[in-house]
Amino acid sequence: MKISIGNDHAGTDYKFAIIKHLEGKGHQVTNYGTDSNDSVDYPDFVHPVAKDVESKKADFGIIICGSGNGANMTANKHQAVRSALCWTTEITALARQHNNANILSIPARYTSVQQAIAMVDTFLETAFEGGRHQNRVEKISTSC
Ligand SMILES: O=C(CO)[C@H](O)[C@H](O)[C@H](O)COP(=O)(O)O
Repeated sequence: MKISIGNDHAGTDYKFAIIKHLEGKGHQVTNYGTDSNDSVDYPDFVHPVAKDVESKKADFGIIICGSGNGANMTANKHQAVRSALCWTTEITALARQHNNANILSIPARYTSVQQAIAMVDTFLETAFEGGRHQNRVEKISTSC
């Protein structure tokens, strides 16, 4: 799969662990940074990931910041993006099964690297269920 990834300073170490894991499984990863632990602004590194998913240049996106909230809010400004803030594998599976999420937002300061990698695997391996969820997901992008 083609996966784009971006993070702020809170997510750098997690990002490198996730990239190593994904590349080990044969995935093609585009890394938008930051690759440093110096303080940065998360939107600068999340918008490129969301653009890749929106344009279908990437199959999925992974974004990481301290709480996962700022990154998630940023990604969801993009029309074709459904970014889900996840903190357990169960929530992650539901984000794919029920919401057809195409970006996973990880809260680096509130989860372990091992848990983050488990969530990444769950996200990539879980299919959208469709059915009763199809209409609901389509209504997300309908303006009020
Ligand atoms: O955007 C966030 C919160 O919604 C992220 O968690 C950031 O990583 C966090 O705000 C960074 O905080 P810092 O004190 O500047 O390291």
